[in-house]
Amino acid sequence: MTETTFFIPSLNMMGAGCLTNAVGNVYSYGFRRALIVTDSVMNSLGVADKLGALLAAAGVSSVIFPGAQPNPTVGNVEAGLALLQQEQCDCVISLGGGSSHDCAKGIALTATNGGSIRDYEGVDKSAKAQLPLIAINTTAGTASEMTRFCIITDEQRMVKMAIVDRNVTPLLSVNDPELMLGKPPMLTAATGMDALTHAVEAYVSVAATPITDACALKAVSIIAGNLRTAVAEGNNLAAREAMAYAGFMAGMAFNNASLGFVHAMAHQLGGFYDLPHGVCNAVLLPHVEEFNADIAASRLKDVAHALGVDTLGMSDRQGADACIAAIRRLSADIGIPSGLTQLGVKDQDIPILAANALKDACGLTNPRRASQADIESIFRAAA
Ligand SMILES: NC(=O)c1ccc[n+]([C@@H]2O[C@H](COP(=O)([O-])OP(=O)(O)OC[C@H]3O[C@@H](n4cnc5c(N)ncnc54)[C@H](O)[C@@H]3O)[C@@H](O)[C@H]2O)c1
Ligand SMILES: CCCCCCO
Ligand SMILES: [Fe+2]
Ligand SMILES: [Zn+2]
Repeated sequence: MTETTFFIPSLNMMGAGCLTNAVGNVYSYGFRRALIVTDSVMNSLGVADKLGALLAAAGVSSVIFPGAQPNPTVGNVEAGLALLQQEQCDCVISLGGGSSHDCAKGIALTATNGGSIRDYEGVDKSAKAQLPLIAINTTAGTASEMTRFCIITDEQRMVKMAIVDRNVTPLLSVNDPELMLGKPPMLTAATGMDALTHAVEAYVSVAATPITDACALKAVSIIAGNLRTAVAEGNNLAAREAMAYAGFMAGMAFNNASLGFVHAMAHQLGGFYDLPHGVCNAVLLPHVEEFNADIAASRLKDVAHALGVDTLGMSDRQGADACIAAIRRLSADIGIPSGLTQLGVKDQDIPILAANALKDACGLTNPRRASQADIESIFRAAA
C-alpha cells in the first residue's frame, strides 16, 4: 500500500443545538472580533444577525460580509478581505453553504498570505496558515465546512478555480441541523445529490483508501435512507441530522480520495453558466458512472448495495447497472431536472466546456481516462 494522508479539521461539532457551544469555542480560542461571511439570502433571513447576537453575548464582536454569491468569485473574496482589514478582525466565521465557506476560505487565506486568490489555484501554493476560520454549515452538503478545498470562480476566465490547500482547512466545523430546517426542497435535493456524488466519486477514485471507502459507503446508505424524507419533510430534524452526517462523511471521503469527471465537468457548468453545483452533479452522475462502469463495475456494485439494492447473485456489471438505475430513481424522486438542456446548456458550448473539464484537477482521480471526444459525448448524453 502506498503512503496515504488523511485531512480533517481538528474539531468538528455536530448535532441539533451545537451552535451554542460552538460560539463559546470562538471565545475560548481567544478571538474577539469576527468577520461573518455569508450570502444575501442567509443575511435577509436574519440568521447572520442571530449569530452576531450569540457572539456578542459570548464576548466576541462581529461584522457581517453578506457578499458571498453562489459560485463565489474573485471579486467577492477581494471585497470581503477589504472589510476584514478595515474592521481589523482576528478571525473569520462562515455561515451558510459551500459558497459562504469557500468565499471565507479565500478571504482568510489571502489575509495572511497576501496577493490575489488567483495566485493559489492548484495544490498547496500558500506558505502560511490562513486567518483562523470557523465554518458554520447550513446545507448538507458540499462538506466545504471541513475540506481543504476552496472553489472560486475567476469571472474573467469564466472558470471555477480549484484551490487545493491544507491551509484552507477550517479550525472548527459546525453542523447544527436546526440551521438546515428552512432549506427549500430543491436546495435540499441539490445539496443531497452533491453529497452522494462526493461519496460515489471518492469510492471509485483511484486514490480511495480503506478509510475513505468506509466513509463513502456509510454516507451512501444514510443518503439512500434519508434524502427523500429531508426533501419531503423539511422540518424532520432526524432526517436533517442524518443528512448533515452523510454530507460530512462524504466530505471525509473526497477530502482524501478526491473526485472524478462528474465534478470536473460540473465545475465548468458552474463557472460558465453560474448553475447550481449540486444540480449539475446530479444530472451528470449517472452518465459519468456509465462511462466508468466497465472499469469500476465491482466498486459500483458495492455502491448499489449501499443504496439498498439486493445485489446477491449479480455479476459486477449487473451490479453497476443496478447502481446507476438506483441513482436515476433517487434523482427523479426528489425532482432533479433530467437533462442539461433544461438547465440552459447549449450544444455549441460543449467543446470549450469539455476542454476545460480535462484541465480540472478533479479528473485526475477518475478511474477511467478520457479524451476530449469522450467528455463531449458524456455532455451530449446528459443533454
Ligand atoms: N470547497 C469544497 O470542498 C466544495 C465542495 C463542493 C462544492 N463546493 C462549492 O460550494 C458551492 C455550492 O454550495 P451549496 O450547494 O452549499 O449552496 P450555496 O452555498 O451556494 O447556497 C445556495 C443557496 O441556498 C441558500 N441557503 C443555504 N443554506 C440555507 C438554509 N439553511 N435555509 C435556506 N436557504 C439556505 C443560500 O443562501 C443560497 O441562496 C459551489 O460554489 C461549489 O463549487 C465546494
Ligand atoms: C480537487 C478537489 C476539488 C473539490 C471540489 C469540490 O467541488
Ligand atoms: Fe465540487
Ligand atoms: Zn461537490
